Amino acid sequence: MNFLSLDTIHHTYFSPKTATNALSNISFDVNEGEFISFIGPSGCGKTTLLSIIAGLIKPTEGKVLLHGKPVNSEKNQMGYMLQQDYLFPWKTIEENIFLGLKIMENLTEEKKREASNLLEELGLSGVASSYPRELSGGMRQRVALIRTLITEPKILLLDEPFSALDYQTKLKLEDLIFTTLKSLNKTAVLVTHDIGEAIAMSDRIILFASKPGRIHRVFDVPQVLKELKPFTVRNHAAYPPFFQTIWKELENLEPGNA
Ligand SMILES: Nc1ncnc2c1ncn2[C@@H]1O[C@H](COP(=O)(O)OP(=O)(O)OP(=O)(O)O)[C@@H](O)[C@H]1O
Repeated sequence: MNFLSLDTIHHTYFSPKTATNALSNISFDVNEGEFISFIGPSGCGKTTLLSIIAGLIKPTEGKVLLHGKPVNSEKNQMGYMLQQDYLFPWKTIEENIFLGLKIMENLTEEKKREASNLLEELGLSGVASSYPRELSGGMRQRVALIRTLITEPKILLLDEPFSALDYQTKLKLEDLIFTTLKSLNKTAVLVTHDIGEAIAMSDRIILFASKPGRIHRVFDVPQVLKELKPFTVRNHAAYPPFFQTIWKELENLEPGNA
């Protein structure tokens, strides 16, 4: 049985005067532990599809199945990481990390140990009692990752989580997040506008076309690149030709070139 299955998803946004056909005929499967990226022109439905996978939007047609059963947004199966970290400024880092667990009444000693290990692994030991304003953007995104991972989501949904960061921080964070997710065998779906980031982090890249949003092409990242950490991927000889192939396809899809 497939881990995650999207079966013939269609989605239309209805308003009193208009109907926007946001997604049409989307089907694909994701294996456990796989890292998938969505790329495509603005408005091709990437965020809509991520919200559908999360169970936050019910598609007009089609199904999203996790282990063969419909996704349930109330069961905490999905963890979200967004462009903004959404940490509560009046709570300490530790309080922010434990917020979800407290709500779920699942804050155990084991969870506290796990949080402290993750803080250390992600280079944040010593900040547990600090407030978000005392941390850099990259540090806050790492805290947001821990807060998401600690609730043990089955799938991590990453909506442009690095786009508000400076380039150097972004590259470092890609490596850290990649290593952490691989060590936990976490399944992840990333929305990004950055082809390099998609290549560096993914096993598979889904390129969407717009109007209506649909799958244009699926790229398997070459095995030799999949075995490397994101930072090193960009230095490998197989990277530039693969980048060019995706770039050309994407360029043909941008408005004005269609
Ligand atoms: N709540 C909504 N109501 C009506 N139309 C919407 C709504 N949200 C998105 N849309 C429309 O659906 C289409 C897909 O939007 P979506 O935000 O999913 O695309 P995207 O690929 O994530 O875009 P971007 O790359 O610019 O973030 C667009 O035409 C958008 O205008």
